[in-house]
Amino acid sequence: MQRFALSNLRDFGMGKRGSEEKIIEEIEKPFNTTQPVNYAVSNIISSIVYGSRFEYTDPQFTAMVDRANENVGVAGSTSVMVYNTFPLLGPFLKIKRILVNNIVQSREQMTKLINGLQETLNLDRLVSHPQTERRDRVQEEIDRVIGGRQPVVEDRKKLPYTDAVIHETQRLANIVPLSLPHITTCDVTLNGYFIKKGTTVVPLLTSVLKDPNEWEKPNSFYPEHFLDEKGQIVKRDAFMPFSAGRRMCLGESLARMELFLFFNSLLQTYCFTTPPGVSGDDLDLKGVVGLTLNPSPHKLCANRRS
Ligand code: HEM
Repeated sequence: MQRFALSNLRDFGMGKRGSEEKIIEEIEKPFNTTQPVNYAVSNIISSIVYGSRFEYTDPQFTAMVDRANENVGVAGSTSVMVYNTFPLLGPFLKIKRILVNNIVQSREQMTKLINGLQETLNLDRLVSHPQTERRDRVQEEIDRVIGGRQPVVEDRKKLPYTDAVIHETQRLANIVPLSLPHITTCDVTLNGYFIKKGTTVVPLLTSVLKDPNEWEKPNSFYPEHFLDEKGQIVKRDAFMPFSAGRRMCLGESLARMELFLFFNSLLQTYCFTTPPGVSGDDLDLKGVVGLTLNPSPHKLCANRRS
């Protein structure tokens, strides 16, 4: 199995931008964490799909990420609900033009990128070069188990508390609360309700992730939901941020790996605080609802740990 580690914090937007001092100076100022996380995750997918990453200053890359974000926001808007109910209104709705335009532009860009790759495809090279290659407590566990070396995926088993914090974050701050819409392929009766073949069904994952019958403290941040009395991780059937069944998230393993490595690398190196004069209670944790649930605009400071 390929070992996967964040070789440094480059993909959190902190690399290739100048000297170490400049980077530290920059990150100690308050900054919105959304964009670097978006860029980092997009770059990982780009590395897998296109074989290389982009610089964060590359307009091709920033435009691609901006279009994807705009469509995710628009897709969950009221206008789209209106359109889904009255599709004939489509030509009069601005959002439809935005969505289609973004899709067309992204498709054109992807085609160009893929064509470029096809030109450089050299099978010999591929064959001869196979791929070889409550947070103080979290930091205490990371320091004790990992120390200063880079975290790797295999560390997860040795970091049960950290893993439980990541699980609890995904439970409470579930980013895909509505899953994706599905259509019933036959007539079904569920819990006494008849659902006709061809009905659009929206599975509300939040209802399971915060179900008071399943969770001891459904609306609190409580990593112990995922820990047994010995402090070891426990699997909970109601934990389904990636949905369930045949069409559940295809990227679950990749997403879990990224979450683990990002979280560990960041907390190993930094302490995150609110900017001076801002208290934790001032932060809006409700999020912005679109097709996915995104963080509300915010600024945090990342202070390098001594
Ligand atoms: C924390 C991160 C992620 C969460 C919480 C998440 C969650 C979900 C959910 C709830 C669905 C809907 C499943 C359903 O229809 O029942 C889904 C579908 C999907 N996800 Fe993710 N996802 C994440 C990251 C990713 C990543 C990184 C990828 C790609 C590498 C990915 C690829 C997909 C695909 C392709 C589907 C459609 C599967 C299908 O319809 O068969 N996801 N995801």
